[in-house]
Amino acid sequence: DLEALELEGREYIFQLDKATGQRKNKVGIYEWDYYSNITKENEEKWIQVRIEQSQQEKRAWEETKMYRWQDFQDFTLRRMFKKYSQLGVSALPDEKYKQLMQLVAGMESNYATAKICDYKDRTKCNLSLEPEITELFAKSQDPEELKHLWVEWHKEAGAKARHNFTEYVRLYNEAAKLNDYKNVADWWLSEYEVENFEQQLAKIWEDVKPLYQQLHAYVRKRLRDKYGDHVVSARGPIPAHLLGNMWAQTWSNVESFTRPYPDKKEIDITQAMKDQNYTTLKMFQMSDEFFRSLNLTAMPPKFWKNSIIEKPTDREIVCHASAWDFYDGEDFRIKQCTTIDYEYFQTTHHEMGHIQYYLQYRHQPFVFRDGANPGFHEAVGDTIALSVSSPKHLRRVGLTTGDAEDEQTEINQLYKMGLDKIVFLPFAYTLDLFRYGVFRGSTTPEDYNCQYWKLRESLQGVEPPVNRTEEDFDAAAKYHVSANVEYARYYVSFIIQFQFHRALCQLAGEYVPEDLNKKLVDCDIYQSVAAGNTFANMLKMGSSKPWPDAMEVLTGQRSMKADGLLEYFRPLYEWLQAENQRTGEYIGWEPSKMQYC
Ligand SMILES: C=C(C[SeH])C(=O)N1CCC[C@H]1C(=O)O
Ligand SMILES: [Zn+2]
Repeated sequence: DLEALELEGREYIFQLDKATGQRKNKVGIYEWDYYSNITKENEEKWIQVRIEQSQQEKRAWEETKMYRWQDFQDFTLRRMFKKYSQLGVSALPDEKYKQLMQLVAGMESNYATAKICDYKDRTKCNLSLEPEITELFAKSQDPEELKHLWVEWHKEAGAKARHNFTEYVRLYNEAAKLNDYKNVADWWLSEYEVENFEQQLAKIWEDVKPLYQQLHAYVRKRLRDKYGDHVVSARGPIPAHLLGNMWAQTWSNVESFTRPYPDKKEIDITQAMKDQNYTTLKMFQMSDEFFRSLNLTAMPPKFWKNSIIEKPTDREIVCHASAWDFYDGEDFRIKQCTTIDYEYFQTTHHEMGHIQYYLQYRHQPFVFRDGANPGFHEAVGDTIALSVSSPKHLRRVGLTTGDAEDEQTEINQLYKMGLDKIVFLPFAYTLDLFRYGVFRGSTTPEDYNCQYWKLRESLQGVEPPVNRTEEDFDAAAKYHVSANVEYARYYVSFIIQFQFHRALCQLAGEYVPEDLNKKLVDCDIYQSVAAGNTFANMLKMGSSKPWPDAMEVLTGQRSMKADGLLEYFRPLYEWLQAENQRTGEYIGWEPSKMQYC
């Protein structure tokens, strides 16, 4: 009878789940060894162990299919079977599976080990992305030097990955079809478990685009003031190499010379940390202390023992920051090449947010040890960082001595936050709109670069510093394209983190709508156990329920909406509209004069 079958099914799936946890632990150890010491030998060992695991997964998958789990009464049991009934890339035949992993490992190691020559000293050709190129790009205000760094990096990290990428698309799409998806784009979108998710992404962009265009117009004017109108045009896209970041994804490095009220005291976290002899370890300890102040979980001993928080000098590693769950309830690690600056101050909180999520859901079945959707996992640390980077909190921890908020200081603060959070949205949206087109075949290898720049110009209003051809492949010069990491998760995160932040601030009594003494921009939830406990209730769920249920626990809302972000930035939006009106700045951009199609 059904009762007995369901009982048998429960026995089976929990045994499979336990075995899966052990498998993930083993693969994680080999993957860590490769990412933290890039050698051919470590790559081969990692690929070999993943092939073994995929064979075991395939056998388990055959067995799982035999259960009539769709008829089971228990929701959780059905959800576990549903997740285990999707095999993933292991559905590929061994040879193709191995080939796909070699292609991705090849792109990833090319990116991690790419070197370029310095602009001033052409004999110095050992510059890595981290820390050298990143620091030069953040500091230089010489358009020619920035152009050199941009062109050389896109050649080494982008163009060189074009062949592997083309093959990877073909094989990855084969895996998608074996999982009953038309292509990888539909597979990636299915992770968000709602029918019209792609339309939701488009709706979000419509909601935030007016704010972005105002900010874009203001920044273009300030860059034109600085570099002259032969470098920055009055009505065209902004040249992508002048924005302080290799991919123009956040513009906080131009904040110091473009801020609305330059004579107001500037909060310079980088300088403050250097003045106070901050170490990389102290940055992590401060972040851990913030989470503990909310009654969340402390980093366990193995975290401090096994993490890599500085770039080693004796070997090549994947420097791109990452957080790791080894699925044994004790071993959680971060690997990042920390430098003492504002950006890594943010990144440290971002990665610690991943670890906190792992800690909160570590009692779930292994198959539910995941974000409610991929965007949730990216939003945890950033949500905390919204409180940490508030002037109120920075004063509390002595990273600024700034006077209390006045109107102009508040605009400066919102502007600084907007250069990270508003600017990032069209970049993130573009990266996966591009890849959806590639996986669907509407973008072919012959026009990869043309399509990439068409999207970047039309949504982000940026243009390449030099003409581009199909010899180039600029998309792969971004880590996530070379490393096969889906990117819509960050677009989602930068929206929902403001829904989370607003809810936490209300729970902490830090934000009361219409109360000028309790403004969202001043909110710091530090030490609020009430906020922390509710946050934990959402995080503990992992992916055991559809994400609207998780979001509702914290925010009372069941959908992703831009209203949190728009409420947070409203004073800035009004100021930008008035300012662009005053200067007569053209809003939006005319077609670029650069050749790239
Ligand atoms: C810090 C990480 C590792 Se999950 C990251 O890739 N982020 C964090 C924000 C956006 C995105 C990026 O750097 O492109
Ligand atoms: Zn992340």
